[in-house]
Amino acid sequence: MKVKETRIADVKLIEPRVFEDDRGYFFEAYRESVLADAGITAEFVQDNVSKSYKNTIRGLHYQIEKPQAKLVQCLSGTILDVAVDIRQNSPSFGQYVAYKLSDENKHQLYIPVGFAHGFSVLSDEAVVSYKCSDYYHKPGERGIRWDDPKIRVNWDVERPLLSDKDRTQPLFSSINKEDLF
Ligand SMILES: Cc1cn([C@H]2C[C@H](O)[C@@H](COP(=O)(O)OP(=O)(O)O[C@H]3O[C@@H](C)C(=O)[C@@H](O)[C@H]3O)O2)c(=O)[nH]c1=O
Repeated sequence: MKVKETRIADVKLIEPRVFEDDRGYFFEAYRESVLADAGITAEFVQDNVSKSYKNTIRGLHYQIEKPQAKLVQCLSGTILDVAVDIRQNSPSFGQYVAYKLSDENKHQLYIPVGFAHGFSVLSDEAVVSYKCSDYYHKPGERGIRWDDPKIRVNWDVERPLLSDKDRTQPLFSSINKEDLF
């Protein structure tokens, strides 16, 4: 398992070591000690799984109360996973990183607290699984518009399939300081 830096150093790309044989493959999907050596000390308390169809965009989401670090993988299909830095004192405030995660490359993205998260679905369907470092807390849920003109995420999908909630998320520039990190 390799842990690599990304353009925003606190976001890490994890590349598990995959063992293939006649039966199929095996890999360690989570190994606390390797992540800890790379500075990832989040304690995960909730695992989420979602299935989505092609062109779905889920995001951009975060919790301002009970903020969550996330460790994201795609068990089936291909997604573009996106992390937007919303830490006001960060040199990369408002910037994002995006990585393709798939059942082929088996890569994972570690997204610390202080980021908004979202993904688009590039394959016919995608099953995404992610660990969270705090529990879902509906009153603390916040979001940013997927097509925010300042953040300008290139989601690589046409005619996105969105939830009602995500269609009407606020623009980044309209979010109060208290609702960012
Ligand atoms: C996220 C979540 C949702 N739910 C419920 C609320 C709702 O009725 C239903 C669907 O929720 P949503 O529409 O918010 O699901 P979704 O749009 O997939 O939300 C997720 O998006 C990705 C990008 C994230 O980063 C996650 O943290 C989460 O915000 O599931 C839970 O019970 N627990 C949870 O942890």
